[in-house]
Amino acid sequence: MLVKSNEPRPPSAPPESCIYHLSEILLGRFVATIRASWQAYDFVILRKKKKKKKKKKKKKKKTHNGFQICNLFRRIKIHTKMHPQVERVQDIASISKDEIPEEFIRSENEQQGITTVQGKTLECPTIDFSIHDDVKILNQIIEASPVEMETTSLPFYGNCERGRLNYLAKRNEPLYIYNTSRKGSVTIISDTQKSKALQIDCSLPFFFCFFLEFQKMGVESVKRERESNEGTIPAEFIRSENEQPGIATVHGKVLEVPTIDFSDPDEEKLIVQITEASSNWGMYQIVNHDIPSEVISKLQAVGKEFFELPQEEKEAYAKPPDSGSIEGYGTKLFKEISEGGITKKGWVDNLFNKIWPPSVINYQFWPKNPPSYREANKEYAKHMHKVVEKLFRLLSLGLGLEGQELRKAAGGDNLEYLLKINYYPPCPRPDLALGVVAHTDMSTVTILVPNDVQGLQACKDGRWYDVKYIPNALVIHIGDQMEIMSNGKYKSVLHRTTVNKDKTRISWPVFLEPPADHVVGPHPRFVNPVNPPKYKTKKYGDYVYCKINKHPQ
Ligand SMILES: O=C(O)CCC(=O)C(=O)O
Ligand SMILES: [Fe+2]
Repeated sequence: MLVKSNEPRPPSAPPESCIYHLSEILLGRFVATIRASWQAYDFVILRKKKKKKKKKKKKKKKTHNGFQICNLFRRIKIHTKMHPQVERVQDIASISKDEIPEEFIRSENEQQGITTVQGKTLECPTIDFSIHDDVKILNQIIEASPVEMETTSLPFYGNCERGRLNYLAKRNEPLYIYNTSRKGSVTIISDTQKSKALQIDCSLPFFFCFFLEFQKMGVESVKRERESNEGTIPAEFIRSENEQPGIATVHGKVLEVPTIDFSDPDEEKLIVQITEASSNWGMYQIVNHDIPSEVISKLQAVGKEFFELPQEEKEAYAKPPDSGSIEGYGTKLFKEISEGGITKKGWVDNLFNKIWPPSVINYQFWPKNPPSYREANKEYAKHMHKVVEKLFRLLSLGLGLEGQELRKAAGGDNLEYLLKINYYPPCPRPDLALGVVAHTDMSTVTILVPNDVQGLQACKDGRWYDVKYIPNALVIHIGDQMEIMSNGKYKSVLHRTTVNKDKTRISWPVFLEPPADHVVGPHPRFVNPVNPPKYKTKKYGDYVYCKINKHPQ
């Protein structure tokens, strides 16, 4: 119950001991010295009410200034060059002196103006960060933090919503510990520009203090997340229960999707196998496909090497904002969904490169390091080309079409091969996270090679099964465009990926995609009065836009 300061306090009001209790539990020994008095408590409440009125006035002003705000955003975009993936607060600050965009306005119980105890400064410990003894520094940090020990080796508590606790203490790198966990917020940031000074802010829960949000630096990377975060994962990676692999997987059963010997000289038999697998499973594995194992190994080696480069080097290939293309490092294909205020993420980093036809290649996104990256990818594309031709031919013949028809319907020689590298670092809680969430591919067909770490799952009759790893096999996924072209005869497969506690999984899917302005729809041969079209006919680019943005098709 809240009490106005000018009214006599009722006997049942929380006594002084209650505040004491709060401090003890929430603030710990470090902040115990600033135990707030009951009067201070009242003061905070009063300020809060006053502010409410002010805010109403402000809101009016904002509508009035709507045009300026729009302009502000436009200008911010132009200014965001250094880290193309990140909107930098620095830019916003330099443009606007007295307005801030709405997404920076905190809820009332977080606003500094309301929740700061005025006129009192906290005497926090000073830690000498220049000493070359990380353990000592860490101990001092722990000592200084208002703590309850959690399961992690670092202390934290509190009551804010998101979860992470990181310790990055490599020399010559900014050290920052940030924790905006489900339970609390201890934020420790060192500012490299101001060299040795280590600023410590203990952000306390509820409305006693202000929060400092964690710092985002460069392109978000799951790999970096994992390196700095042992034994726990941030809340945005924790899937809802019905998705969690620990709960939703059929354990002890590996799904034996059909394995097809591509070198079988009996073409009739091959056609039947491909047609059945594409209609009943939407996923199968091709062996003896004629792509030399050295070509695949080379592709895998250079991709792995790239992902093991320092973050800054990888970020040189980041997708520029508003480029309208998916190509580059660190980009996500699908909009991340927001659940309970938390934007959910997959435990995976990506690199996208178009590798075929030569006319669509954007070398600006092809890593220069390792030096053989380009050659390895080109070689793979060249061999892949033959597999694609044969596969499309068999798929066409299986539906009673001429051998070239499906390929032609998908863009013919302009059919694009988009290579994606999925890099799934080890995950401390593989039971809670997913790599790529459940989806069907938008492509016509996807041809994938994984490394030897288990992770691909397919959905069969509503249940999730691991797909057996076969060395050197090509995993074929029937994608949405193939389902559309065949008017539903071939089925695009629902699949997802899990992650591993100890091992890094990497996969190399190649999405065979029509050009963006190519129109795709059910093939006229499969449409008649008895079988009306089950799908819309539309440009592939429009299909992609709707799917990525989760709009109806
Ligand atoms: O990593 C895998 O095995 C599958 C990845 C996938 O489905 C995708 O990137 O679309
Ligand atoms: Fe996929």
